[in-house]
Amino acid sequence: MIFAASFQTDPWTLVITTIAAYTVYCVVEVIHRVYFHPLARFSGPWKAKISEGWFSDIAPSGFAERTLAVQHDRYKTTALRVAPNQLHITDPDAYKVIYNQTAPFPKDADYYATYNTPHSLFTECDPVLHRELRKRLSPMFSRVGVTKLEPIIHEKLRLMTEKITRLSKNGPIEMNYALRGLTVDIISEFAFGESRNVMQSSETSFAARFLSAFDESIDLPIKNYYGGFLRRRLSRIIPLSVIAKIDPTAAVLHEIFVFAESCARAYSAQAAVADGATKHSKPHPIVFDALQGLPEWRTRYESMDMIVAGSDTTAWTLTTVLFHVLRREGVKSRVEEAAKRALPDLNHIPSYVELEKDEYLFACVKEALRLGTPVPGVLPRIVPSGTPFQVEGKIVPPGTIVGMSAYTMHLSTSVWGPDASVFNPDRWLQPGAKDMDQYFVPFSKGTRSCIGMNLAYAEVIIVMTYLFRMFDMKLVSKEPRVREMFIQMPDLPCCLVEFTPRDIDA
Ligand code: HEM
Repeated sequence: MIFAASFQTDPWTLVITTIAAYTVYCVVEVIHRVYFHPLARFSGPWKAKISEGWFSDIAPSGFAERTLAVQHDRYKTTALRVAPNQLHITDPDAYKVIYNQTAPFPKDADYYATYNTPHSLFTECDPVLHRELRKRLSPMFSRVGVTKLEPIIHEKLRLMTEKITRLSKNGPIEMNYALRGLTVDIISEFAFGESRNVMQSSETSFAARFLSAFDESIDLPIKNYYGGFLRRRLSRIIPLSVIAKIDPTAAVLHEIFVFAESCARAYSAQAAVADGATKHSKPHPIVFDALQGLPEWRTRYESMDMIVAGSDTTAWTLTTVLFHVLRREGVKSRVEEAAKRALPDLNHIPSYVELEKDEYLFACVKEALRLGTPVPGVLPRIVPSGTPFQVEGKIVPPGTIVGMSAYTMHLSTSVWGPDASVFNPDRWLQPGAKDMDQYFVPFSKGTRSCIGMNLAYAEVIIVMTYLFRMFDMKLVSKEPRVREMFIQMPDLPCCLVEFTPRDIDA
């Protein structure tokens, strides 16, 4: 009674008591996180041990993996504590445990939710639901499935090279834009049954509003995830259509959603006429075929993810091939010779299964995937309960967020030797090169590895061979600055190339 009365008469006491209690709570929490937390034995920056702020600052800042590599060196550890409950791991042998084929660590739901495509193959975190969806889609992406998509690649490639031939008279061409336009046009035709026709956006260059707008919106998921608890939650609740009204970058993503929606509707209408069967006028399968029976919103999200996952990643691999091959005269002449052998007649493009038999061409593609690492950053997973997970002899408790990156795997000198950061296709032709595949993770590994791997290989080897066969190319730009935004985002100019069409009959 007396206690209640004193609060009524003295509100300041209540305020001061609350502040004091909160301060004590914070101090106790900090002491707990630094000294008594299950991750207390792992090294890392002091700020990272007590708050998510440290990682949130570096993640969207440019190239987080490079900053993290410095910190690993500084603390001499392969398991860096980057947040109170998160480890960044660089021990190459831990990769096969985390990204495992039979019992992989589940994806971090909070992270994948920021992509705003719930229950898509990419974002689904429930292993059972993921397995069902993957089973539906896998046949399309198998080696046999991909050969059915090759006519799309050929058609778009011919459109690109016609435009290159026309534009090359005016000077060098920014190939990063050309290749991104190409891969968006291929994948949208495959995903939606309707090409986005990005390559046709401008008469005078390969620049396109779709691409520049995409550049601006690509860091949205990273900003949402690392922008603090409130932003993370709000980004999941507020529909993209609403955010698009106030944020121009979100508006672009929303535009792609609307495009996907109209394609999904057109497809459903057609499928209804055809009595639910996968009958459409396209000579190739489209992603919607495999998703029949699912609600329309799911087919839309799935196709959206295919566009995002399957365009810039492949374009960056192609850009890396051009950039590195054109910078090395010895490599360039070997690639030109190989292209001439593999593609004697430009009117008849061999299947990618045939092309990849050329060891040197295939070695160049693998080396571009290793050094270029289109998805360089950490892929966050949650340590499951059950079998204890250990790094550096220390137990990592269940529930911890752990992640590894292709960047650290691909540049590890302990794995690749002192020339790890050099473009050297010959490393793939040495005896024992097959053993290196366990550390080669551009598409990640295990059940959550990239479903589009065969399609990506097909696009890269076909386009690369065709370009080196058709043109004499000269690189006229320097190495670009690149940002890591889940994928690699280069500043322009990135890969400016002068083209001279070859006299093929010569
Ligand atoms: C060189 C090109 C490519 C690279 C390097 C690449 C890389 C990756 C990586 C690293 C992952 C795992 C992501 C994670 O765990 O968060 C992934 C997943 C995925 N990729 Fe790719 N990708 C490429 C091309 C493609 C293409 C062409 C498509 C589709 C058309 C595609 C569709 C997907 C999908 C749907 C997933 C999620 C798979 C699942 O969780 O089951 N990717 N990719």
